Parts: sequence; structure tokens; C-alpha cells
Amino acid sequence: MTAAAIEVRGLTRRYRGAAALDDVTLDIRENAITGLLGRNGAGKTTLMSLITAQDRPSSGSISVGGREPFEHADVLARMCFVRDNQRYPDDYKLRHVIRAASFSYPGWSQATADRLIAQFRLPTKPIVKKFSRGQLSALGIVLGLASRAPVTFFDEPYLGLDATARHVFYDELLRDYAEHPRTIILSTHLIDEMDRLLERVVVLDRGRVIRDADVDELRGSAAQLAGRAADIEAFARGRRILSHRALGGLATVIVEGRLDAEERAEAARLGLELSPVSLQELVAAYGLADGDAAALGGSGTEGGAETIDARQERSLS
Ligand SMILES: Nc1ncnc2c1ncn2[C@@H]1O[C@H](COP(=O)(O)OP(=O)(O)OP(=O)(O)O)[C@@H](O)[C@H]1O
Repeated sequence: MTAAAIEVRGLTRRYRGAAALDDVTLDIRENAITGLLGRNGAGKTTLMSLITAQDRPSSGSISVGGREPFEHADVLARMCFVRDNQRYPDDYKLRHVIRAASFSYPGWSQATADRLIAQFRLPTKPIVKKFSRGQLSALGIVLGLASRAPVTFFDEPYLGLDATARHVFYDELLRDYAEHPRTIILSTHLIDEMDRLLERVVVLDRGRVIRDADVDELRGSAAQLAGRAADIEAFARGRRILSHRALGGLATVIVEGRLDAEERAEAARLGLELSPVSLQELVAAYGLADGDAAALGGSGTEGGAETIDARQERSLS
């Protein structure tokens, strides 16, 4: 059994009657990097805000390291939440923010902070209020990594960062995590760019967890095939289709499950092109994209997927 750093049970958060989180039960693995994925409004920020006690649930419970975080300073001191709309006192310059953070986090690494400030080229003279969007994100990343908090949340930490700065973040995150393993949860829409960082993914949709898996397990859980539409239909018949796109006489499908040698041979015989599925494509295929997979939703199958047979039956009715 792998230990859970965070245990969430039946967590619901309603805003004026609408559920931003709806009865979420989830374990977040200790000392792993977990990606929190899902479309806009799926509930990612809400979940992180509740775990870090910046908001209160309508119902349900949260435990971090076996204890309820709300009003427990020692539990809260073990967590760092880097959010995109972090505010700082009006007159604070970089050094004031860094000094305040160094007092707040027991594991603070000044060497990490100094190195990252140099790499992100953060300015020392202006007040932080005058920082650009990207500089504010970079500052959040400095605080998140230098905090060495046992549980660290990054909520879309890349907003406004240029490509070089984003790669500084990815490399430094991996480096620091390798040297100081800890529990890191990050929400992102840049799945392709960040998938090498992630060991686990939790996919939220409309306030519910629709996927909670190891990235490797998820990657191996589907295959993509392209070829003549008729051959694709023949091959995919009876299988669970996660995504289906057709253009003229050609089609591409993502089918759930690993293909065995016989199935691969069958695909080759039909002249179908078999390719791995990226994490981004998979997450989209599991009912989160605006494309076909989402349009197929509502058939009673999880995540908007269904079989070609079911689709045909539906289109005939
Ligand atoms: N303070 C609030 N008052 C009312 N509704 C809220 C509040 N905070 C969040 N919501 C609603 O809860 C839902 C979930 O929002 P949340 O910010 O958690 O989504 P998200 O997955 O982080 O989205 P994004 O990817 O766009 O950042 C949304 O429908 C949002 O409008």
C-alpha cells in the first residue's frame, strides 16, 4: 500500500446552490507529483483551497498527514499553496516577500530561492505590485519550491511565463523534488508540456473525480488507430471508443485497452496506423474535450465514451 498524504472524503462545496465540488473522495499519494486536470470550472482551485483551509466545505472531511487542517497551524505550516491571484502588501519588494516566506516555512531553502530568483531574472527594485504577470508567476514558483513544504500546491503556476521560464520551472521542480521528495499537486492545462513531471493524475469534471491513476497506467490504457473509416469501424466494433474523428473516408479513434499481439496483427492487416496516445489526448478523450468524445457523453457510460455499436444504435433511433 502506498501512503496517502491527503485524504478527502465526501467533499462537497456549493456556491449558491451550485456544486463546485460534488462528493469527492480521493487519496493523494505521499511523495509523488500529482497533476490536477480538468476543464475550466471543473473544481481544481476549489479542491486546493479547501485542502489548504482557505475555504470551508459544505460537507465532507479532509485530512492531511492524518489531521484536519482547518485551524491547526502545525498542519497548515506543512503546506504551501501557490495560487495565481496571490496578493502581497502594497509596499513589499522582492526581499520583503522572500523574508516573510523564510519565516513562514520551517523547511525554507534560501539557496533555492536565490538560484531561482537569478534564473527568472526577478527585479529587486520595484514593489511587487508592479511586477508583470509572468514575474508574479515566477515569484510564486520561487516561494513554492524554496518553501520545501511537505505538501505543495501549484495552481496553474505558468500564467504569463515565457517558454524559457516555464522550462526553468519544470527542470527546477524535478531537480528539487529528486533531492527532497515531497507531495506536490499541480493544476495545469498544459498537459503535453508538463506530462513528464507527473506521476499521478486526478481528472476532475463538473466537480467530480472521473479519473485517478498512475500516468503510466493511463498511457497504456488506450491506443490510437487511424485509417479508412470502414476499416476503423470494423476494427473498433464492440470496443469502448474514447474518441472518434472522421474526415472524408478517413477516421481516427482512440480505443480503450491494451492491444494484444493478435489485435495488432489485425490492425496491420487492415492497414491501420497504430500510435501511442498522449496524456493530453487521453484526458481530452475521457470526456473533457469539446470534440467528439464529449459530444458522445450522456449515454450512461463513464466519461463520455461508448462503443461504436452503441453509437450506431443511438444514431439509428
Ligand atoms: N467564490 C465563488 N463563488 C461562486 N462560484 C464559485 C466561487 N469559486 C468557484 N466558483 C465556481 O465553482 C466552479 C469551480 O471553480 P474552480 O475555480 O474550482 O474551477 P477550476 O477547475 O480551478 O477552473 P480553471 O481551470 O478555469 O481555473 C466554477 O463553476 C466556478 O464558477
